[in-house]
Amino acid sequence: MKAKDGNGTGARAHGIVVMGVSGTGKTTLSERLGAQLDCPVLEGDAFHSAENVAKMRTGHALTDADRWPWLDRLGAAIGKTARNGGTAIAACSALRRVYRERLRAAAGVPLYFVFLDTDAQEIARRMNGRKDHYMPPSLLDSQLATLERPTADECALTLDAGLPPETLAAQALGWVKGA
Ligand SMILES: Nc1ncnc2c1ncn2[C@@H]1O[C@H](COP(=O)(O)OP(=O)(O)OP(=O)(O)O)[C@@H](O)[C@H]1O
Ligand SMILES: O=C(O)[C@H](O)[C@@H](O)[C@H](O)[C@H](O)CO
Repeated sequence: MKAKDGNGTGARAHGIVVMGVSGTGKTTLSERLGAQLDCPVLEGDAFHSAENVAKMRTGHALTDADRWPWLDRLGAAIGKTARNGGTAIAACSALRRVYRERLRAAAGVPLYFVFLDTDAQEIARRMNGRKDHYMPPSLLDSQLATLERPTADECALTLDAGLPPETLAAQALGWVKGA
């Protein structure tokens, strides 16, 4: 299943989802991948309802029930975008296995998950360094408690989020092209 499309990442429409808890660098890596592959990038944060954003802004963690419609919307958009152009990149926390399964079902195209993992201290440092984001650092503990790291059967690559973005992009692209 390795035939190539225009940008060399596979014959069939597919999505690359950069996942991980808030502040690990999903948006940063997604934008870099989108620029390198010359393909569209979907920002998962933009698919949240106003109610979800208000909840997080006021320091309340989302529940599964809050997340299902968001995952369905984002997954459908990944599928639609990929079917138009071959590859779609998305930044999405996708913290639990069932969330990743939900995204796959809604997308209807194969999804490659790139999981950004690093220690809580570094994530807190990054979250505290942002001044213009709705997500308060106080929600980091609940993000980490909800996280289910992807397992070997999930078509997922775990990367050390402490590495520079250009190294992460090279590792992610090398994996997707060879998968
Ligand atoms: N590889 C990296 N090395 C050092 N700093 C990084 C790296 N990637 C991102 N950052 C910085 O960390 C902060 C969080 O990055 P970013 O917004 O991309 O994370 P995110 O996972 O998309 O966050 P959220 O899910 O909360 O939107 C930003 O200030 C960004 O510049
Ligand atoms: O599932 C979740 O709890 C949410 O998607 C959060 O992770 C944030 O939306 C995102 O990371 C922005 O900080």
